[in-house]
Amino acid sequence: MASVELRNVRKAYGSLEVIHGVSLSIEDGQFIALVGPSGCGKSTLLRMIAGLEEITAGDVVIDHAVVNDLTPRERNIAMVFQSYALYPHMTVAENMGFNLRLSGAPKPVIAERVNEAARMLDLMPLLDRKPAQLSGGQRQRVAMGRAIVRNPAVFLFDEPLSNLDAKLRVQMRSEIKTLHQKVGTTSIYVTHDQIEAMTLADRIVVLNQGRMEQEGTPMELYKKPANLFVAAFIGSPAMNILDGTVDGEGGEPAARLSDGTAIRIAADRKVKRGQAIKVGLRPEHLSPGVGGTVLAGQTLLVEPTGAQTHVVFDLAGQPVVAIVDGEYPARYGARFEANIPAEQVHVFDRESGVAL
Ligand SMILES: Nc1ncnc2c1ncn2[C@@H]1O[C@H](COP(=O)(O)OP(=O)(O)OP(=O)(O)O)[C@@H](O)[C@H]1O
Repeated sequence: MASVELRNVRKAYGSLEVIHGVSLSIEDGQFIALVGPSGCGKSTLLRMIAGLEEITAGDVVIDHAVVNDLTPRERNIAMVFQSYALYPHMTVAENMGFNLRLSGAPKPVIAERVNEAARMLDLMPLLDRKPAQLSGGQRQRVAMGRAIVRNPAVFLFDEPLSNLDAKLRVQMRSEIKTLHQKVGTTSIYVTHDQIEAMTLADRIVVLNQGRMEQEGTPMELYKKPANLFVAAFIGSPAMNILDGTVDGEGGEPAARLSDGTAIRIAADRKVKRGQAIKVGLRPEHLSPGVGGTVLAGQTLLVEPTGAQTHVVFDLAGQPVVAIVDGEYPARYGARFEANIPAEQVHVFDRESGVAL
C-alpha cells in the first residue's frame, strides 16, 4: 500500500492544455473518486498516475518517490478498465496469474495467490472457464482478481462498471467496496456517476474542464458544495436552482424569487441586501409540513417510485422537484405545498457561482 501525491500536475496536447495544475494528496489506504462530466480530464489524470500518459509539468509521487520517469510496471500499480481486457484463449486462472507468470513467479506461488483472490471474489468455481463462458459481471470480477493477484501498491479504476446493466452495477459497486474494506489498498476510482463516487469513496474530487472544483468527504460535498457546479453535480435528483435577490433585514435574511416569494435563509450566510443570487433547494429537503418557509405551486408532474414520490411543481414559473413519502396524495394540477427550513437553503452568488 502507498500514498499518492499530485503536485501541480499539468497536461497539454500541443498548445491545448487539458489539465491545468492539479494538486492532491491521497493517504495510504484511502479510496478516492475522481468525478466530473465527460471530457473534464478524469481519465487523463488517472493515466498520468498510471504512467500511460506523459506529464507535461508537475510531479506524480507514489510512496514518497517521484515516479514521473518510471514505466507503468515500475510504478507497482494495477489498473481495472471498463473493457475487461481479458485474454480470450486463457482460462480465468491463467488470466489472473498472467502478470505474475511474466514476472517469473514460481508456479506454487502463482497458484496460491490466484486461489486467494478467487476465494475473495467468489471465482473458485469458474477458474477453468474461458472469458467467453462468463457473464459481464463475472468478467469484471476476473479483471479485478487479476489486479489483486499482483498485490499492487495502488489500484486505479477507470469507469470499471460502465459496461454493466444497472442491477449488476449496484452489485459490483458493493463488491468493490467490500473488497477495499478487506484488502485496504489505496484506490483511485474514475467515474462520471456521482452515486458511485458517493457510495464508494472516502473522499471525492470534483473535476471540471481540467480543474479541481472541490474535494472533500461525500457528506462535505453534499452539505457544503463550494459552488454551483458542485451543488448541481452532487445529489440525485439534482438540486433545484432558481434566480433570486437577497432581501430581509438584519438577522433574518431571505431570498426573494421573481414572483415575490420570500425564502428564509440562515443568518450566517454571507449575503448582502440586493445581491443577485442563485437559490439551491434539494428535492429531499422540500417536505410538506415540517416548518420553515412554505413554498406552493401547481403540481406539474407526479412520479411514484414506490417508497417515495417525485412531485414536480411550479415555483416562480420554474419546475421544481420535491421528494415526498410514497403515501403522499399528490395529484396532477392540484396545489402542492412544501416547507424548507432556512438552514437547508443553499445560496450562491449569481455571477461567480461561489457558495455564500
Ligand atoms: N490525444 C489527445 N489529443 C488532444 N486532446 C485530447 C487527447 N486525449 C484527450 N484529449 C482531450 O482532453 C480532455 C480530457 O479528456 P479525458 O478523456 O481525460 O476526459 P474524461 O473526463 O475522462 O472524459 P470521459 O468521461 O468522456 O471519458 C478532453 O477535452 C479531450 O478531448
